[in-house]
Amino acid sequence: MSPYDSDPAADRLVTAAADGEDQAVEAALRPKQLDEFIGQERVREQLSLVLQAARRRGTAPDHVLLSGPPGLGKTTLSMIIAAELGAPIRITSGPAIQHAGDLAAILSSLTEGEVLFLDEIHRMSRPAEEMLYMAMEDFRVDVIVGKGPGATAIPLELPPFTLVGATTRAGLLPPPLRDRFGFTGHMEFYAPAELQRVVHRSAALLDVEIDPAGAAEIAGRSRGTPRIANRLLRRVRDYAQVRHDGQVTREIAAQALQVYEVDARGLDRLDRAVLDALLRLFGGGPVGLSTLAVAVGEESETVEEVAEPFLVREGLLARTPRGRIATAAAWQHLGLTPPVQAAGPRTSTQSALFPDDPVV
Ligand SMILES: Nc1ncnc2c1ncn2[C@@H]1O[C@H](COP(=O)(O)OP(=O)(O)OP(=O)(O)O)[C@@H](O)[C@H]1O
Repeated sequence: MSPYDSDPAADRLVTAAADGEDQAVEAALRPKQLDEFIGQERVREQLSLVLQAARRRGTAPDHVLLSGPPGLGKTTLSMIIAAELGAPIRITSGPAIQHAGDLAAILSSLTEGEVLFLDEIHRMSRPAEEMLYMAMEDFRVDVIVGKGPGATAIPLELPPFTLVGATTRAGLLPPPLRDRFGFTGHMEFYAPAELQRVVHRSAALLDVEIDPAGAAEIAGRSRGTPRIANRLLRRVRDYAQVRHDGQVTREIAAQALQVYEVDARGLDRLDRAVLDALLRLFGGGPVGLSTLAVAVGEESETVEEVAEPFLVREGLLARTPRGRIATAAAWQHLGLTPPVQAAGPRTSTQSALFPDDPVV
């Protein structure tokens, strides 16, 4: 059985989803104020204006939607919003709200000005979503009492509150819901220099001695994601403390992450297995997804959903109608030489992927 069988991404050091250990330590590492929050300059500036204006007017700010991949700081930002407003925060998620009644119970217990953080808002049930429209716009919900023809709607006034919705899939939100947010912040992957600052900050909080080159080494392998940076830092700390004197330098970080099979670009064993098969067995492709999956001994879904998105994002692999193709960067990354092109006109895909190759 493959190690990825149950939850394909569960045991990966480089998954952006939170694991149990992350949840336990993340609270301590979360920035508490907007000016402690690293990167995401545009979202931070825009949000700061929204919050300052609301504070000046003495009203609850518009509802906020935060969109972007996991682990980039949406939950952290929602907590900062509440802290900046001096308001309490209630945290729940779309999958936890399956019935409109679940949402009514939460909404009716909110206090004035409270922040409601609704993670994975795109996964709420339809009836709950419809109830949320009215709550967001009019601070009112209709609670349905009874069933069938005798059912009656009892209007319930709500105190003004601020909804902070988070989603990894803004495109999946129905337009009526999206339109009810006054501000939408799109979170981007972090630049290596920003992640280096995240690593430094977390190292200080965890009491780990690290030099700038050590932090840069971890940052470069963190796939643009603070959650991964913090997780890799903890594994490097283990290595530094067990095998050395606890100090983290570039060399120690690189050695540690080699033990954990996370390479210089942030690829792990599965990512490299996919690339390796694509290059060595299929000459760089094109090869069909299912053939590639068999070659690495994984399910097609695992290859497609777990490994490929990062490989595509990194420009190492391309999905084309004829199958998966490795790019020039993939050959370079694995230190292999691409086969000599057969004579004949290059396809447009080849030209796009290997712009520097001599035309034969
Ligand atoms: N800008 C940042 N500066 C410093 N640390 C950050 C930043 N963004 C995120 N982190 C750290 O990364 C971890 C993950 O962040 P968070 O839980 O807010 O991500 P998320 O986008 O809500 O993820 P998910 O979508 O999985 O809920 C936190 O421990 C937090 O400390």
